[in-house]
Amino acid sequence: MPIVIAISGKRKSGKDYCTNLIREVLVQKRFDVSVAGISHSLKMEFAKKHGLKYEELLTDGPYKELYRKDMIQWGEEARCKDSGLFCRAAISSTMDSDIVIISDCRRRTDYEYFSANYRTVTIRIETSEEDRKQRGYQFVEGVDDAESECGLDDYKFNLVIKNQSGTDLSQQLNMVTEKISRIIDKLKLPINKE
Ligand SMILES: Nc1ncnc2c1ncn2[C@@H]1O[C@H](COP(=O)(O)OP(=O)(O)OP(=O)(O)O)[C@@H](O)[C@H]1O
Ligand SMILES: C[C@@](O)(CCOP(=O)(O)O)CC(=O)O
Repeated sequence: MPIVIAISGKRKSGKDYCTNLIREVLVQKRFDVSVAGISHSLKMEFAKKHGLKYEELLTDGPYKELYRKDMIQWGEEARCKDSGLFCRAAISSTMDSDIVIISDCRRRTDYEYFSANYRTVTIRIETSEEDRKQRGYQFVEGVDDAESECGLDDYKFNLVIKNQSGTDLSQQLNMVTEKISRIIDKLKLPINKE
């Protein structure tokens, strides 16, 4: 069973950017790591239903923003029936890895699902509004003041990474890998493969 690193953060906080860096650092340390997104199966189903470009919905460009409100609404209807639906799809898309990074947790039910089923480390990516704006963020009513963006605002995260100008990302990434290494030592997992 993998250790799950469950990442959350607001739009343009750098969830994908930090996910890639964390993955690289862990891979360098010879951990077997996969990355998955809760929104991937949601976007896949939504794209099929509406004839949209799935690959484009996965990028950080403006295309997905055109459909974000509708995707949120459709996803929430599906989650009302089964809150673990997209979390299960995300983890089952990974290939038997020792560590799975989930790049886009947004809701308490996401963290509840992973914490209930896996040894989970929750990481929040925090960024000033100024930096987010420089990366293309603009406030949208019904998105940035709704559960999709605010559902984890008061959560007690295991680690917080400040991904903004003036902060040292590499030092913070070391904290993450140290924490993961400690968990692995504690669990005595047969990990750290050649
Ligand atoms: N520390 C950083 N240095 C340089 N560029 C960064 C940094 N963090 C994020 N970015 C850039 O900012 C943009 C948004 O980052 P990213 O896509 O990782 O955010 P996100 O939280 O996944 O956003 P969203 O959920 O809105 O898609 C990307 O173009 C990314 O390359
Ligand atoms: C529809 C939604 O999954 C879009 C997520 O897109 P992204 O993580 O910002 O690329 C957000 C949500 O489920 O609330």
